[in-house]
Amino acid sequence: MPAPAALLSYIDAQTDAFITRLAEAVAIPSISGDPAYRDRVHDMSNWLNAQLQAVGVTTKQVDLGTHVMDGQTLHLPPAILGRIGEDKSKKTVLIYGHFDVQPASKSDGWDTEPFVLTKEADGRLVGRGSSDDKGPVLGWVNVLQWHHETQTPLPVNIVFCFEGMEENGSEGLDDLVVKEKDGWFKDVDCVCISDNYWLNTRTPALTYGLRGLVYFKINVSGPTRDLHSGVFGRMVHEPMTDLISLMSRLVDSAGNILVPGVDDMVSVADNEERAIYEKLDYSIEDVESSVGAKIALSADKTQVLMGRMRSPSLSLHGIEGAFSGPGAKTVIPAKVAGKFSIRLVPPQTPDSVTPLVEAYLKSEFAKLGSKNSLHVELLHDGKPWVADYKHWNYNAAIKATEAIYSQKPDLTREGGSIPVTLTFAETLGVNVLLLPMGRGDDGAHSTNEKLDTSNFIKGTKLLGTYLYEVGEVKDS
Ligand SMILES: C[C@H](N)C(=O)N[C@@H](Cc1c[nH]cn1)C(=O)O
Ligand SMILES: [Zn+2]
Ligand SMILES: [Zn+2]
Repeated sequence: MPAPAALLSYIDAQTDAFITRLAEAVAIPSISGDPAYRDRVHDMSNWLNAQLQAVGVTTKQVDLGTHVMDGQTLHLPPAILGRIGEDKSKKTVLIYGHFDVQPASKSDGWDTEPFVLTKEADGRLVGRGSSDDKGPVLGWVNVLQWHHETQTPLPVNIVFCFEGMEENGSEGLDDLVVKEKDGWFKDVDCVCISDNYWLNTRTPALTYGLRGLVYFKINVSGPTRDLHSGVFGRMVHEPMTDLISLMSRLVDSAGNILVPGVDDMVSVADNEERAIYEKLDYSIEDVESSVGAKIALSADKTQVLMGRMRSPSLSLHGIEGAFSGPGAKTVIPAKVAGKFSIRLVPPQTPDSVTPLVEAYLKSEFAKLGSKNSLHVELLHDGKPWVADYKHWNYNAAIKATEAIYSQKPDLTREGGSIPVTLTFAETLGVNVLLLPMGRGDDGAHSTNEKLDTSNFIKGTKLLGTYLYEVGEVKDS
C-alpha cells in the first residue's frame, strides 16, 4: 500500500506547525561537547521524550552513567528508547537519530542567532541542529502525529533509539545496544537513520557507507605558567612551536596523510569502482558553491568525490590554550593541545590506525630535540561502515524516493561518521539504511546551518512513505 494521500496532504497542511516544533527544538542548545551545556542536553532528552509520548510512543529514558570530559565527571544524557506497534505480522523498523548538536555562537560568524530558528524568505530554516539532526528526528514525529490523530495503524512496528552524545563519540550507546540486543531491539528487521545529507542540492540520496573516525588530542607542555615572550623568548623550548611543528607533519596541502602507512592501507580504485563515482550527479561547482570558495583539491570531480567517499582524510581542528583573542598579547603559552582527526575507510579501523599515529607523533617529537613533554590522547573513535544496497530495505527507500521526488536517488557513501551504525549492523545482524533529509549545502557543523522547508516537508513525506514501502515487503 502506498502512503495514504491523507497523510501526505496533512503534512503539507501542518507545515507551519512543524516549523514551530522545530523552532522549539532548536531553541534548546543541546551541545554535547561543552560541559557548560550538559544540562541542556538533558533538557532536550526530556523534551523529545514528551514529544514522542504525545504521538503515542511508549518510551523509556535510559541512564547511560557518567564520563569524564575536560577533567570533569559528567552525567551522560539519557538515551530514549521508544516503541510503537507490536503486530507480529508486520516488519519492525529501528529508527535512530540524535538530539545533541555541535557548538555554535553568533561570534563564529552566524548571520542570525544560532539557537533561534529563522525562516528566510527563500524557505531556508536557519539554526543549529535544523539539518543535523533535529529536523530529521522531528520528521519521524511528524509522521506519527497523523497516525495518532487519525488512529490509523502504522504499516510497520517501530522501535526508536535516540541519543544525545553522537557529536562526541556516542559514549555509552554501544553498550546499550549490546545489552538490549535480545530485549528492546529483539525482532528488529532493519534500521533506518536520517542523519546525513544529499550529495548536491538537486538529487535525493540513499547512503550505504560512512567513514570511521579517530579523534586525537596532542598535549605539549613545558613551563609551569604562561611566560612573557620578551623575557623568555629564545631562552626556553616553547610548547606552541613544538606543537605547530608536529601538526604540520600530519597532512600536506594536497590532503595527503603524512603518517606512514595510513594512506597505503587503502587500495587504489579500479575502473569499475571509479565508474560508480563518475556516474553521480555532482560537479566541482557543487563543492565550491557549498563551501563558498573555489578551493577544490582537484578539477576532476571523480577524484574529489572519492576523496570524501572512499579515501581517508586528516583534518586539523584547533589548538586549546593558544592565544586567540583580540590584540597582540606577547605570551608564550605554557601548555597547548592540538586537536585533529582522521576519517577512516575500510579496511582501516581505529585499532589499526591509532598505533601508527602514536608512534609517528612520538618519533617526530623526538626529532625536534625539545625538552618539553608530549602526551597523546585518543578522544573517541568509530569504525567505518559499508552496507549491502541491494537489500529490500534500500529497494523500499528507492521506491519511496521515486514516489515523493519523481527521481531516482543517488547511491552515496558519506564522508562523515555515525559511530553506532556499525554496532547496529553487527550486533543486530540487520541491514542499515541512511535516508538523508537535507541537502549538500546545509552547512552542518558550520555557520548558518539550515534545512530548506521543502526538504523538511518532502523529507517528512519520504520518511512516512518509506515506512509504507517496508510494510509492503514480503520476503525475509
Ligand atoms: C554524519 C553525522 N550527522 C555527523 O555529523 N557525525 C559526526 C560525528 C562525530 C564524531 N566526532 C564528532 N562528531 C561527524 O561525522 O563529525
Ligand atoms: Zn548528525
Ligand atoms: Zn553532526
